[in-house]
Amino acid sequence: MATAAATSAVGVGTGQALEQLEVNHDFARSLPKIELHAHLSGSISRKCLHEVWTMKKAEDPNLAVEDPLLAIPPDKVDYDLETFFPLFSSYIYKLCSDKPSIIHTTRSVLQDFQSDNVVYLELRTTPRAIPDQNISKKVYVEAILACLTEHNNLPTNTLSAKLILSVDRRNTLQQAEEVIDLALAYRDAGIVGVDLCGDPTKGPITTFTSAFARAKRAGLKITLHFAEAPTSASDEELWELLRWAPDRIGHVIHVNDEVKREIVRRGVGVELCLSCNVHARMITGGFGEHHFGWWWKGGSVGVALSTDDVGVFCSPLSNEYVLAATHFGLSRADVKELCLGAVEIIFGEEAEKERLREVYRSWAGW
Ligand SMILES: CNc1ncnc2c1ncn2[C@@H]1O[C@H](COP(=O)(O)O)[C@@H](O)[C@H]1O
Repeated sequence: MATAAATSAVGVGTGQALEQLEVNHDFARSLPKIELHAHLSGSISRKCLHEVWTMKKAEDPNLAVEDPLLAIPPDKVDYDLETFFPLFSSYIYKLCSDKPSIIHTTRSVLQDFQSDNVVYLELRTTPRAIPDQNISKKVYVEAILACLTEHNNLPTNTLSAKLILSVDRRNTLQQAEEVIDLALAYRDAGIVGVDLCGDPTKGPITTFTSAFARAKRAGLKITLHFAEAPTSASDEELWELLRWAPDRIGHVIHVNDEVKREIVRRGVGVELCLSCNVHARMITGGFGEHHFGWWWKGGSVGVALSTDDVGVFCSPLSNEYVLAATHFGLSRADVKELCLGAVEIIFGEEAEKERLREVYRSWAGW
């Protein structure tokens, strides 16, 4: 294995081999990055939520929603799965509750990824109706897509953003079918796939088998939250999810050797979220014990380091690269290999893949 990130700093352009150059924060920040597992509502920074709260409070002094800076204190990242999921329905959705707040927060999320030098983003969100605002799920999806298009069309932006629509494990089959319908209807407007997410204690996932089969038949790409918690990692559930023929899977924590072998045999891409898994105590141990180590060297499948919910866990993608490098001894050459592997598992088209390969080939920062 190449030189660990913690070794002494050596600069770019010193003529040293890629293996010997350090993966530090400056390098990771300027590295063009690919983000494939980011939930829109979980990616909103506390600062941005605070802005929304301030605007709403000015409009309505009786607003019965606590200031985000108090409700989600700035340094708090230790949300476990029991405290994490209620954060959305009982808090964040109360702030992102109308068109202006949805547009403001989506723009802010895109800007945050752009500022961290993410060059390709597949953002995901669960279509959400807000009847008292006349917002249907269709209107919600259109509003998000409009923000993505606006961002992508600005020539100074280097980030290209696509959308994945999520089915929540709490959904009914009919609600899941609605998500698939929307994904198909807005395919040409930037939707590249569908996801299964939500509280892993909810189920059963067989409710959605026919909906995901239809998505697959129609050519939509599929990503699934996979073995995220012991309750969602029975053999029965994992083999059922694999029968849906996912193109990628996320988290991939509680998997036995047989399932791992099958994932590798099929070449399913994995989306790994170090900070989320450590802070939410979804794995035993710290960063050094994260299964990234296994997938990176033992997996031979594309691995996309991802943030999951940067608004909650507060670790931008550049920091995830530093963490991976620090705890698993990645050199700059390893990071290049990792990035090129992520290119191959994006849901975007071949032309987008070629653009990204070229970005990495020609990047002067190696
Ligand atoms: C531990 N990580 C996770 N595991 C599973 N589902 C997650 C998640 N993080 C976020 N979500 C899902 O994303 C929704 C919020 O974003 P959107 O409103 O869709 O943009 C949450 O309600 C949850 O269902």
